[in-house]
Amino acid sequence: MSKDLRVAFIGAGNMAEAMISGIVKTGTLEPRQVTATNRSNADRLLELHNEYGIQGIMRDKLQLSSYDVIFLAMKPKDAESSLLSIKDYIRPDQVVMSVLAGISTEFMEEHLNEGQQVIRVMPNTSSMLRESATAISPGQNVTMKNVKLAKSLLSSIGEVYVIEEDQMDLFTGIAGSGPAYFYYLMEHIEKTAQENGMNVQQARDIGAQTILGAAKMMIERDETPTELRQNVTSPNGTTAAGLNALNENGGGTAIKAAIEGAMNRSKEITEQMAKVTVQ
Ligand SMILES: NC(=O)C1=CN([C@@H]2O[C@H](COP(=O)(O)OP(=O)(O)OC[C@H]3O[C@@H](n4cnc5c(N)ncnc54)[C@H](O)[C@@H]3O)[C@@H](O)[C@H]2O)C=CC1
Ligand SMILES: O=C(O)[C@@H]1CCC=N1
Repeated sequence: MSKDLRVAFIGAGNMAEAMISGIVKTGTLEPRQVTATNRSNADRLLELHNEYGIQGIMRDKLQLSSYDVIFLAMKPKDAESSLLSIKDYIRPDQVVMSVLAGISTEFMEEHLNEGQQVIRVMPNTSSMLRESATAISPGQNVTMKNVKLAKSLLSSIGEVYVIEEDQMDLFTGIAGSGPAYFYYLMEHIEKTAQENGMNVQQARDIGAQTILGAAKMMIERDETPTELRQNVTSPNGTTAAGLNALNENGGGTAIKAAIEGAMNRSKEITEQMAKVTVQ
């Protein structure tokens, strides 16, 4: 990665921090190449500076023209005002990469000047440990050079998938929101273990190792999840009893509902934002 590349994050919350952590700790960019900004929370910017060595600059002091990549990392409801606030201060050769759920490349392009390069990105918070599953969908004006830049920059926070934008809501339901489903699973593992006499920390270690092991099996072994599941399941054994209980209690239905719930909310954000008038 070029030592001259400069990246700004507008929005300095959980997702920005997870990405900054991955990008800086891998040495992909030096801390001096990264700036984070927010509307008014100077303490938060200082915290990020102290933790990662990056620059924290208040939004009104940020010189947008100095950055090659501008990440938008605020809440989707703030997308319109943020896009309009950067519109006339960026050049066509700069690329805007948005991680905002439900904000389409079309919406970004409509709210920026004609020809502006934009890329829609959906990472997840495992970026912090460089284990994100991140999707990108390039807008219509973006150059191949900047798509390559996005891929190599984002590969420092995990795996990168270039997908059609019409799959982005589904991707968000699976991967953007996905870590939360596993944390929720873990909360229930801990609760059940505790109710049955195991201490929480031990249950957490055991549960996390079990999830990690299963994830690695799916990534590294040439077997389908169904085959892997069958290998665990002895006839009339403990797993069969567990899986029966999962099915009887709507486990599969609940997983489908979670993914589709998140996917539909992403679509709903896109629809709500489409009603916003371009000024
Ligand atoms: N948290 C997650 O797991 C993921 C979040 N995202 C997306 O990332 C975005 C941010 O999410 P979080 O970091 O969780 O939220 P957060 O609430 O932790 O952070 C939002 C940040 O944006 C700042 N902000 C708001 N309006 C601003 C403006 N106009 N100018 C500058 N800064 C502004 C806030 O001060 C705050 O620092 C959302 O759009 C979300 O859809 C995407 C993938 C995963
Ligand atoms: O909950 C949200 O809306 C964001 C987008 C994906 C994960 N967190």
